[in-house]
Formats: sequence, structure tokens, C-alpha cells
Amino acid sequence: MGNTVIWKPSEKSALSSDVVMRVFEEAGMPPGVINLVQGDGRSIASQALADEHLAGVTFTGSTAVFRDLWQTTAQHIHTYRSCPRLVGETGGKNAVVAHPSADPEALLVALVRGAFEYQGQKCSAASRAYIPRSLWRQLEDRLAETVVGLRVGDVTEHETYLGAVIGEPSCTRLEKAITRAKGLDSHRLLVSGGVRRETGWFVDATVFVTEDPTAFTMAEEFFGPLLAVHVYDDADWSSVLTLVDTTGPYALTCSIFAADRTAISEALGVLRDAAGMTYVNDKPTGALMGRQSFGGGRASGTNDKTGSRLALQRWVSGRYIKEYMNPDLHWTYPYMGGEGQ
Ligand SMILES: NC(=O)c1ccc[n+]([C@@H]2O[C@H](COP(=O)([O-])OP(=O)(O)OC[C@H]3O[C@@H](n4cnc5c(N)ncnc54)[C@H](O)[C@@H]3O)[C@@H](O)[C@H]2O)c1
Ligand SMILES: N[C@@H](CCC=O)C(=O)O
Repeated sequence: MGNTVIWKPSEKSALSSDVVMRVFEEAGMPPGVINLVQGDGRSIASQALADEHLAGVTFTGSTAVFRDLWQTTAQHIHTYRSCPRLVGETGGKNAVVAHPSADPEALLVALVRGAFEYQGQKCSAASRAYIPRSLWRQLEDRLAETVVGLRVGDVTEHETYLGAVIGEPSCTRLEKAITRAKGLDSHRLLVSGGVRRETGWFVDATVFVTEDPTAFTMAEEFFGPLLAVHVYDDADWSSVLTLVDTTGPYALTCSIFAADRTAISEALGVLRDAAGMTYVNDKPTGALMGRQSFGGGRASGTNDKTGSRLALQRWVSGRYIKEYMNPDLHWTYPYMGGEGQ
């Protein structure tokens, strides 16, 4: 868009961002257009956000850090030469909601792929599911069997489905959530819950079934391979949609599974603000940049839809020019008896 940027990648992805930067340079990107700065987020942000030339921030990460960045820029507002634009792509607690008319095979695949690919470490990963009792009877054992069979381990082996989680803090956070859920009467561990630290930070694909749709497992982001399922009575479809909409602070992605078009329409209406990205009969994750723009609202960000015109427009500054071909030569107007126009 004609801007120069400082690119501050996560400390946890220093190597891959360095490789990408070298690719840009080798492809001929002029020096100074993208300026890669590696290091600790807090200390780099405190320097960068205090600079009078800051014109914008585009952030991908957690809601808490984005809100901190917003607060810091607000504190510096009197020192900036312009009004910085802030774009955030933040956390998610993405729902899969199935209608009794849904195809159980497609639903099973969406739950497994949506929740456990990349160890569930995707803002868009499925992490809560609402399944009607009639479908759950057909699905429960098959879901358990499939998830138990997902291999966790070395990602250089093609049979592996889940690699290690990002690091020790992620592993501990997930372990705590699993232990807490195991201790709740409202929760039943359907599959796994295992954590292994001998050769890395490995968390097994884990599924809880909860009777309490307002429990922390249905509202908080874990950023890991943890799926919570709430089974509802088929007749409660409409009220379940309201539950999906009102549970938790996020609105990143969601999936609606149904064959019945009326049910799909109803869900699209009720869930209008519940997700920036809504999928129908597909997993709630895996938007391909350049083909499918991506974004989320509420606590999930500013919903500018990365990859779309909505996002690009945030990074241009309009300029309008009026040139007068017939300039006024008299300052008086006709109603004054003058000759000006
Ligand atoms: N919506 C999206 O498109 C999207 C995509 C991927 C990840 N995410 C979200 O990102 C989160 C997981 O990623 P993460 O662990 O890297 O997030 P994070 O918020 O911890 O870190 C993201 C970035 O912020 C920096 N940072 C961390 N603390 C900071 C601070 N106090 N001040 C300034 N900068 C700071 C980090 O160095 C990193 O570059 C999840 O919440 C996930 O949902 C969102
Ligand atoms: N576009 C990817 C990643 C989203 C966040 O960066 C997805 O939809 O899963």
C-alpha cells in the first residue's frame, strides 16, 4: 500500500520469519520497506509505540496484548504526528453448531480436523461444539475412537497428526485446564487428557462432554488440542443458537452444520455478530489468504478482513485535490449587487 513497516514477529517464530525476510530480499524488495526486528514484545512495543511517527499498528496475537497496545497508544496520543490506526486479529473460541439434519460424517471430519490440526494452536480452531442428542448417539463412539487414534509426536513423520505445543507455558496452561475440567461434576472426559514432557511439550487430543454450556471450557480460549462438547435436546435448536451467540467474549469463526436450509438461514441470522467468519457445513478454520479473507469481531479483533479491500483501506491515506479552472475575480456575490459568482 506504499507504506514502510517495522515487522516484529513473535519470539516463538524467530527462525521462520528470518527465512521469510531473506526470501523477500532475494526477490528484490528494496531495503527499508519491511524492517524485521526480533526480540521481546514488551520492550520493542514500548519503544515503537512511543515514537511520534507511529502511523498504525497491525497486530496478530492475544486479545489481552492487543488491548494493552491500544491502551499504550492512547497514552501517547498527544505525541503522535497523526492518529495511528489500529488493526487487531486476536483470540477465538470457535463454535461448531450442528442441527439434527446435519450429515454426521461431515460433522465428524470437521470436529477432528477443526479442533486438532496444528494441535489446535490456531485462533480459528474449533474448541466448542453443540451437538443434538439424536446425532450424538451416532457420533460419540466414532469421535472417541478417531481422536484416540490421532498420533501425537514427531512432525517429520507423516502419520503424525499433532506435534508439540508451542512451549512449556502452553503445556502447563493446557494441563491446568484439563485438570480443572476433570474436577467438575458437569464434565465427562471422553478422550485422552494426556500430557507428556519427556521429549518435548506434548498434549494429546482431548474431548470433554459438558452438561453446563456456560462452563469455562465453553467460553475460554485454550489455544491447544482441547474440545468441549455440549449435547442438547433436538427441540432446543433455536435456544442453542442464542447460547452460541452469548457464550464468551469472542467472535472469530463459527460453523453451522445442517442440511435443512431453513435451519441454516435461522442460524445465519442469530449468529450475525457471533463470528467474523461463518462456515456452513465446513470446519471453522483454514481460510486461505488470497482466496478467503479473514477476520473477527468483538474480543476477536477489529474485523477488517485480512486479504480484503476492508483491510487494505486501513493502510491508505486519502487525498483530494480541487483545481479551479475559472477562479473568482470578484469577492462580492450577485445578491449583494456585485459581479462575483
Ligand atoms: N485472529 C487471528 O488472526 C489470529 C491468528 C493467530 C493467532 N491469534 C491469537 O494469538 C494468540 C496466540 O499467539 P501468541 O501466544 O503469539 O500471542 P501473544 O499475544 O502472546 O503474542 C503475540 C505478539 O505480541 C507480542 N507481545 C507479547 N506480549 C506483549 C506485550 N506485553 N507488549 C507488546 N507485545 C507483546 C509477542 O512478542 C508476539 O509478537 C491466541 O490468542 C490466538 O487466538 C489470532
Ligand atoms: N487463515 C487461517 C489462520 C487464521 C489466523 O491467522 C485460518 O483460517 O485458519
